[in-house]
Amino acid sequence: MSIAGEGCEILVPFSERKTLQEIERSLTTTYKKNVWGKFIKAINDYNLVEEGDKVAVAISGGKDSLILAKLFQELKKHKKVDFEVEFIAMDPGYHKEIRKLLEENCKFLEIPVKIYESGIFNVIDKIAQDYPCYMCARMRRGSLYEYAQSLGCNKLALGHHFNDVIETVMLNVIYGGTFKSMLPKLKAQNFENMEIIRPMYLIEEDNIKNWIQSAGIWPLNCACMVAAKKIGNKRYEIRELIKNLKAQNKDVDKCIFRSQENIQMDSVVGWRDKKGEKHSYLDYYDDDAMMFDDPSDF
Ligand SMILES: Nc1ncnc2c1ncn2[C@@H]1O[C@H](COP(=O)(O)OP(=O)(O)OP(=O)(O)O)[C@@H](O)[C@H]1O
Repeated sequence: MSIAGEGCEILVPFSERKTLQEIERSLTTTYKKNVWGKFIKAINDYNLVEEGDKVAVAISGGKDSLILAKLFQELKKHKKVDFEVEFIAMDPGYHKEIRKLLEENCKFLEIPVKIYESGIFNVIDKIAQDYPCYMCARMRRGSLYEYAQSLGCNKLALGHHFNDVIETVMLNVIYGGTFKSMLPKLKAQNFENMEIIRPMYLIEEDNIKNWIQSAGIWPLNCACMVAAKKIGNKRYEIRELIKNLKAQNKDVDKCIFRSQENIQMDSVVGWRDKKGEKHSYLDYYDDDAMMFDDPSDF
């Protein structure tokens, strides 16, 4: 097994490492509008953190989950909502240098992380030869839920951000032939009283990159030891596509994001309901309560 695959971006710090105090302060000063403000907005708009919650912040050691952990520590200082927080990291069988980087970054950033071993890489490497990512993601999710629950948590916070959301929408349209998004909050299927939350839903990735690079921190970039060079990375392809489209229309990303909260049900040909049953607009064609609209400009 080898570390890293193609398409992994290495984020090189812009300068020497800043002090912890400077790094923490920057979240509510330099990054007040584009990071902190959007974090708070998502928490309020989607009801992500509520009184009495115990949130497990899932840390992989990458830039996204490191900033997420710092945002939660900041939120706790503000004491607007009474909640508890745990920081958890699952070691799926990382290379020892990667594990060291994760530990050192958490130590420097004063994130009291609880690291546990799952051995997932070994299992995946044996049973999912060609497409390991899907199974790995499922096993990872289950393992994190289980550990979070064992600590008495009712929510699992993940580091997905605005760009993950729009890439998911585009991936589903272009490769899945369906319109599906990533949700800001979701009930766990097999774990009672457990929800996933995505508090960075509105934060654009460039701001996260900027924060970590200005802080002078080397985050964990590509820690996968299974998929490395085995598969083409479709997400990477979509990222490039959106970047190219943005060169012609700078608001493309915002439009993709808006499309998933602004679906016009009177102009949709077919959909599946929660039970997976298919519906056609023709089934409702003579229903007076349903008026269908023609958005074409003929
Ligand atoms: N080994 C792990 N332990 C704990 N949490 C994890 C782990 N791997 C992933 N996560 C959580 O799942 C989220 C999405 O995982 P993904 O592999 O897509 O990471 P990412 O988008 O590169 O984010 P990051 O920069 O945090 O690694 C992470 O932000 C983190 O919250």
